[in-house]
Amino acid sequence: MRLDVVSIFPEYLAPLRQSLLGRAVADGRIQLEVHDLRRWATDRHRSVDDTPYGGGAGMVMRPDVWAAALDDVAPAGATVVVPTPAGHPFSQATAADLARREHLVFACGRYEGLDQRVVLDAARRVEVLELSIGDYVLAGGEVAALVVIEAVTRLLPGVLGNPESAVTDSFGEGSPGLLEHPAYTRPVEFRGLAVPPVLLSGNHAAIARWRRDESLRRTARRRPDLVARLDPATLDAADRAV
Ligand SMILES: NC(=S)c1ccno1
Repeated sequence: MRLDVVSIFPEYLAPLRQSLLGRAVADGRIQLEVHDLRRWATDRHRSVDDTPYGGGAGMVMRPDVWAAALDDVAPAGATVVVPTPAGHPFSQATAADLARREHLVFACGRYEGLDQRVVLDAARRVEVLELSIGDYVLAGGEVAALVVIEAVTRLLPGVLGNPESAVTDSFGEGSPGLLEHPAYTRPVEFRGLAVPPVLLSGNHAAIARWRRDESLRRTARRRPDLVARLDPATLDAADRAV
């Protein structure tokens, strides 16, 4: 997979060269390039924004600068991702879908966002996805791009230390639509708090049942919206008894 990120704060994307993803970039399994949007600015002040038509607070990012950047960075076949609070909700399913792409280009806006014609123009030749990582507003798209990139690249073969995690994590393939069960490690007692005895039993069937029950309980308590979306066909009698 190739990743390109365009931003007026390229240094914001430095975390992409750390940890597991950084190792995949260093050994060439993932190609990563971060671009300073001001490279495509045309005036001596290297302006990238202007006042909004129709008035209102804030500034809008200029279409000429962004279009020139995407013309260079997003060739045919690329998928352009524009993080925005007005985007389609980003989910684990979206991450799995994006993980099958060959080339992702992240357009990180600032201020009041990109002139909409940047999206409309790019969509004439490449796939453009406006995505939101949540119902809140950030100072720009960079942090959201980091979130999406991590969620996507951890699904790529050879990037995660333990590929099983991609299955057992919350929202993973192994437990679609359920939150992950609680996890424990040594010591067996910590500050008066004990590890649930079933986890020490060696009874793998009982452990699997406990974990499934805990996932169902946690999801019911914290995310009743997810419970409402569960496919009843995926619930067995023991699930229904939780
Ligand atoms: N919620 C998202 S994705 C966002 C981007 C910029 N500000 O908020």
